[in-house]
Amino acid sequence: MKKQNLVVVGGGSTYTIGMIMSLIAEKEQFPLKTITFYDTDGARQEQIAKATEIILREKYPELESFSYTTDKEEALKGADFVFVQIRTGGLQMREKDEQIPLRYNAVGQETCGPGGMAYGLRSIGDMIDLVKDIRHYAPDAWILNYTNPAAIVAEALKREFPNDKKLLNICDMPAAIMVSYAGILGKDVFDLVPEYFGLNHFGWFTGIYDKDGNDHTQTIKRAITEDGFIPEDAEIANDPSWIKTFKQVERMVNDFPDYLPNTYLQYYLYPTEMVEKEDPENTRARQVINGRQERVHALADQIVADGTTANVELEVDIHGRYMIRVAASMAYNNGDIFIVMVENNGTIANLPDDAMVEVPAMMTNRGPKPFAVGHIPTFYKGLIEGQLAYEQLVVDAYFENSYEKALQALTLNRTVVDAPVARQILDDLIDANKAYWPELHKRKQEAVVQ
Ligand SMILES: NC(=O)c1ccc[n+]([C@@H]2O[C@H](COP(=O)([O-])OP(=O)(O)OC[C@H]3O[C@@H](n4cnc5c(N)ncnc54)[C@H](O)[C@@H]3O)[C@@H](O)[C@H]2O)c1
Ligand SMILES: O=P(O)(O)OC[C@H]1O[C@H](O[C@H]2[C@H](O)[C@@H](O)[C@@H](O)O[C@@H]2CO)[C@H](O)[C@@H](O)[C@@H]1O
Ligand SMILES: [Mn+2]
Repeated sequence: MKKQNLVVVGGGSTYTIGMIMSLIAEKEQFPLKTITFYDTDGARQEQIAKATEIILREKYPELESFSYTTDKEEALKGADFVFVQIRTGGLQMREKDEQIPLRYNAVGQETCGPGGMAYGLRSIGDMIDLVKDIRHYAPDAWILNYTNPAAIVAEALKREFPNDKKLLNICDMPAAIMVSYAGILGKDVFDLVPEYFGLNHFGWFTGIYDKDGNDHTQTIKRAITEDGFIPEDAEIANDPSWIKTFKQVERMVNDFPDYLPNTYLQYYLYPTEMVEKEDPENTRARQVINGRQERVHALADQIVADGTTANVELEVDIHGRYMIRVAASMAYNNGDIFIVMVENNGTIANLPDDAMVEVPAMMTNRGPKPFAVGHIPTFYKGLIEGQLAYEQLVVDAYFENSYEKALQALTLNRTVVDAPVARQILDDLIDANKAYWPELHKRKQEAVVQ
């Protein structure tokens, strides 16, 4: 097996140490020659990289080299795979994305509703620049992007790089949900085969099978409605916010029993209640700053202070393992089936060809080969079409510098609906995002012809 040269863009991310542990756990499936971190924030990256050096020295001695840099050329030259996990504006801006809509009783969330639009309009420019740079220095590298909001980023990258066949957008949420299904069934998550359709953070499992073809869908539905549903992946199993989110799955299955929902649908199906439950002073961003970020930084500092990992507990989670299994399937043409984002082109028969949809695909060295979903029922089609139009309008707003398109996007989103509210939220978001967003222009009023 050829050993891969991997670059992680966003080396300072709170997910990096988990990713490193996953690379160690998956070294047989995805053997590496080199790992390089790249980040625009040298100090943030260094804190994580210093600990990573020690982890790798102890647990991946066969790795030829590990390095970290803020120089794009140095990082990217010779890359076979580039994993992209950046957050333009940082968790500080995520907090604003979540707080501003709440002022107007609209959902405040990282990737859903107005917060997702704000984050999208920040991410697109940086992502386009990055992909251009990657293609300049590593024209043949596979790019695995999971920078959020992945749906909006995927739509923008498809428009900017229509012929790039080695650019893949992925999300770990379906896999994290499948870890809980695997728990119910007493199986390994990678032994399950999903049937699924939708958009990123907006989809449904229509079936869960094992590799022998046995159908476990009804067993899972029954278990969820009778016993409830809990997160089981190590990273989120004990997190009160994720426990509440997984509990909502039981309710969604009771309300809409056709399929098994992605957890993110709670924001679109129960927006009023989601707002009522929020404390603007302690939204998810604040919880992550005081929780995951603090925990990861303390862990890194302890490893560096001790000069060893002997005194810390390091866990492998589905986030890293999923990205790595997808990468391995493309590197070695394994043909494994994973849920990823692809351009529709008939996969979901009654949705537009140009939609970026999230569906199961066989992952090959020629990229994802999605399986036909067929026609989807009216309720799901209607929900998806509204959300898809919102996502496309956000990307239109970016490329056309259009205030109206952004206003249309928010008005269309199920978490907002009311046009005057959409306008107030948009104006506040513009104010908060001056350093990041493209300028959005209002169209000059044309003279009314009598
Ligand atoms: N798709 C998914 O399912 C999924 C799952 C988990 C995390 N994520 C995403 O991963 C990203 C990282 O999340 P986090 O909470 O660890 O954020 P973070 O802020 O801790 O890490 C992001 C890192 O990227 C760096 N960065 C920012 N802009 C950059 C640029 N232009 N070039 C290079 N580096 C840059 C930052 O300095 C930071 O170190 C986010 O976009 C998050 O939404 C996606
Ligand atoms: O609120 P956060 O920052 O904790 O989570 C936001 C992200 O949530 C999903 O990722 C989960 C993932 O599903 C799970 O396996 C584990 O690794 O935790 C992650 C969150 O901590 C979602 O898919 C991402 O897009 C979100 O960014
Ligand atoms: Mn996701």
